Parts: sequence; C-alpha cells; structure tokens
Amino acid sequence: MQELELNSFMQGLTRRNPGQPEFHQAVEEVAEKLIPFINENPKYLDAKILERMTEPDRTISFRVTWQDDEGNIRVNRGHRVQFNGAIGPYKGGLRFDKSVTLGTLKFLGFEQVLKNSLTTLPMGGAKGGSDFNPKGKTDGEIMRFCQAFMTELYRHIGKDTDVPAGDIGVGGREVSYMYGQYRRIANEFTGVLTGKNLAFGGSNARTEATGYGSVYFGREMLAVRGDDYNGKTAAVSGSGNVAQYTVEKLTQLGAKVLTMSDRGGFLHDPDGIDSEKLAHIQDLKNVQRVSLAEYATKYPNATYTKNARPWGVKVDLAFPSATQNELDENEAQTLIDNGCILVCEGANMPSTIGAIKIFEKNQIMYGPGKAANAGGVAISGLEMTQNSMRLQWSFEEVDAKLQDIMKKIHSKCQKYGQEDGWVDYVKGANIGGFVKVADAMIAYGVI
Ligand SMILES: NC(=O)C1=CN([C@@H]2O[C@H](COP(=O)(O)OP(=O)(O)OC[C@H]3O[C@@H](n4cnc5c(N)ncnc54)[C@H](O)[C@@H]3O)[C@@H](O)[C@H]2O)C=CC1
Ligand SMILES: O=C(O)CCC(=O)C(=O)O
Repeated sequence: MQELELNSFMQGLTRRNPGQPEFHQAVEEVAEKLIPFINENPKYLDAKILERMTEPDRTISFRVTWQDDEGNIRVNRGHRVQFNGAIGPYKGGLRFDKSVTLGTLKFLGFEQVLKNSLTTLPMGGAKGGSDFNPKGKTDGEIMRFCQAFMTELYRHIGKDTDVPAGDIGVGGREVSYMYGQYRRIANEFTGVLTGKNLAFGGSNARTEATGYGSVYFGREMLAVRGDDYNGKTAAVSGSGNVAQYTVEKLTQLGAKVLTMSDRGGFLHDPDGIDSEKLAHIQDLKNVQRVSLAEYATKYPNATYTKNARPWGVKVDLAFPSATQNELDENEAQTLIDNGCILVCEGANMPSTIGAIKIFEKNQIMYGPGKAANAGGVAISGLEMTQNSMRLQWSFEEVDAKLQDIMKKIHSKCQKYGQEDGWVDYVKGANIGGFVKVADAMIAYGVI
C-alpha cells in the first residue's frame, strides 16, 4: 500500500471540496500530524481511514421560511452535517450567523468528531446551523425562525440518532424555542437537544462547561511545568457564552483578566475584569445585547478599541474564545514577544495555521480547541446520560466530572503528544481523538 503524503492528500481533498477553505484548513492541521502516525500503522492506511473520515456520513440542506415582524416572508438556508457516527449518536452544536456556509459547518463537524472522541464519552460528531443573522432581530422573530428551522430539522434528529446543541448565536433562548417545537411536532419528551433549560431536562453546569473546561485544561498544562494561575494576567477574546465563563473561572483561580472583545473591537481594562464587572458585561451582552463599548462609560479606566483584537496587550496567558481565525501569525508573534506562555482555545480553530507554527516553534503551552474546549460537549454528553436516567445531578457533581474529564483529555494529549522536553498538544489531540474512531470504523468492515 502506498504511503500517504500530505500535499497530494490535501490536493485531492481541495479538489473534492471546492470553495470550502475553513474545511481545508481544519483537515490540513489534522492531516499534518496524523499522516506520519498512519504511515507507521498500516492498518489505518490499508483501510483508507483518513480518506473515509474526511468525507461526512451525510449532509442535509434545507430551506427555512419564516415571517418577520412586518409580515415580510424571509428565506434562509439550514444545514446539518452528520459527519461521523462510528462511536455514538451524532452530537454537536448549531450556529446561527450570517457567515455560515456548508464549508463552515464541515470544518466544525470534522473537528467535532475528534473532540467528542477525546471526551471519552460515546458521541459521534456533527454540526449544523443557518446563515440566519440574529443581530437586531426581536424575540418574536427569533422564535419564529427557530420554530421554522426545527420544523425541518426534527425529522433528521433523535435522542439515539443526532442530538444538536448551541454554538455561536444559539444559546438557552434558542434551544428552548427549538425544543418546544420538537416536542410539539414529535409529541415526545426526550433528550433530543442539549443545553436545555434546567426546568425541562437541562444539566447543571452546561452553561458554564466550555469556559470552565478550557480554564481547567489550561490548569493541567501549567501543572506540567509546576505552575498555576495565581497572579498571572490573561487576554480573553469574545464576550459570549464561552468567553464569559472563561473570565469567571480564571478570576476565581487567581488570574487577572485584562481584555474581552466582540465583533466591533476589544475592551482593555488594566484594573482587571472582576466578578462585578463581569456581571455588568453579562447584562450588556445577554440582556441588553449591545456593544462592549458601553462598558467604558461605566468604568472609565477601560478603553474600547474599534476594529481591533486584543492580542497586542501584554499578558501571560491568552484564551481565544470568539470565533475561527481570530489570531494570526503576526499576533501570535506579538503574544510571544510580550512574554505570553500559554494559549488555550475556547473557540473552534481560532488560530490560523501560521499562528500555530509560531506557537510550536517557540514550544509554548498551546491547547488546541478540540481538546481545550471539549468540556462543553462533554457536559452535553452527561446531559444525555441524565435525560436517559430521568435524573438531574447537582452543580457540584457535574463540575467534578468536568474537571475529571478535562484531566483525562489532557493525559491523552500527553500520551500521544509527548516530545523531547515539551508536549505537542496538537499532535496529542489529533492522534488521541483519531484512534478510537478509526478502530471502530475498522471493526465495522467496509461501510
Ligand atoms: N457554546 C459552546 O458550548 C461551545 C462553543 N465553542 C466555540 O466557542 C466560540 C464562541 O462560541 P459561543 O461563546 O458559544 O458563542 P456566542 O454566540 O455566545 O459568542 C460568540 C462571541 O464571539 C464574537 N464573535 C462572533 N463572530 C465574530 C467575528 N467574526 N469576529 C469577532 N468576534 C466574533 C461575538 O461577538 C461573541 O462575543 C465559537 O468558536 C464556538 O464554536 C466551542 C465549544 C463549545
Ligand atoms: O454541546 C454540544 O453538543 C455542542 C458543542 C459544540 O458545538 C462544540 O463543541 O463545538
């Protein structure tokens, strides 16, 4: 059997998936680390596992028709990419954002397969969403869109088939509207979505899990070098679900968070964003839904810089927690030049391939999203468990399980990514996530 070679593999993938640069990027980052491992393990080469794993099980696209407050008929496009179901029901979030394309969801679905495998729980990988732009929409419009979206999606999902959840633009409010519509159409009360309200089957700590989990992962990376968060400064990007709970946990564990951001720019508070200030940000973002610029009117020591990102601020730690490709090669170099020792990704693929190369060259602690932000989907997995048992565990029980899972993910990354004197977490996460899915696919035979 001829060995795999990165360039020709990527040429074939690009040819088969034209116009999907984010999907190409996500596969390239994985393939670069996996191909040498596959060539050393011919069972994966012979079974063409990488070729099979980069082709989704299926993609579903559909029209979503809804009415705005003025009575105008609006049309969006919805998708669900059921990427790989070898180790469990498809699982992964829904993104509502004007930038969403099938290519975006294929990159996210591909990452999700490896991430879900790393959690140790039985979950396949999927992602879905729509090019619907929630910005400026009223509550009634959001509800009607969510109901219209679920009216088609419901026939493709199920508690043992595919269990969606939130992502950018989809939080507790949207999950509730979608769950209500599913229940109405299917006439069943099952755990078909996660991130639900605590009143109807949600799990304690799911809201906090991605941000907390990312900080727990960072704590494990620091512990390898005998270090911790105490007294360190941090830059966080984003101001949504993941960013908010990253800031909360970092602060609780002794770090001082200096930045957050949104689509319009970034906030720099040299005094640190403490719990009172974070509560103000949560009001601005979750209730008023306005720009972070408002923060500076209440806390005048802070500045809001328009159309810029936070990576030029001198910090010890960086937690990119907004979106993909929000940290490039030059910004990575600036972080390193300013003494940053750890980058831990709350977002999916926030660092460009060039940025990752800079982190690797400098051998800093770099936790890629598929490992560092896996706490969110892990607690979604535990929400499914609780729904099956018709039980609800306490916040403390779930948080303890989250900490344990993040430790196990870290250990798996170490096992496959230990190099001479440092840990290559990208290699560790990619191989660690791959092996379980690949072995299941081989066991199934040629399907
Ligand atoms: N919610 C979850 O449980 C999980 C989320 N993630 C990832 O974390 C990231 C953030 O997601 P959430 O906090 O859930 O979403 P969210 O909708 O609550 O917040 C998104 C944040 O990112 C910012 N943002 C979005 N697009 C941007 C752009 N193009 N440029 C600059 N800023 C932008 C928004 O202003 C907002 O602050 C995403 O990459 C998502 O895929 C990863 C694992 C689980
Ligand atoms: O909780 C889930 O199922 C989705 C989480 C997710 O979309 C992600 O990990 O990127």
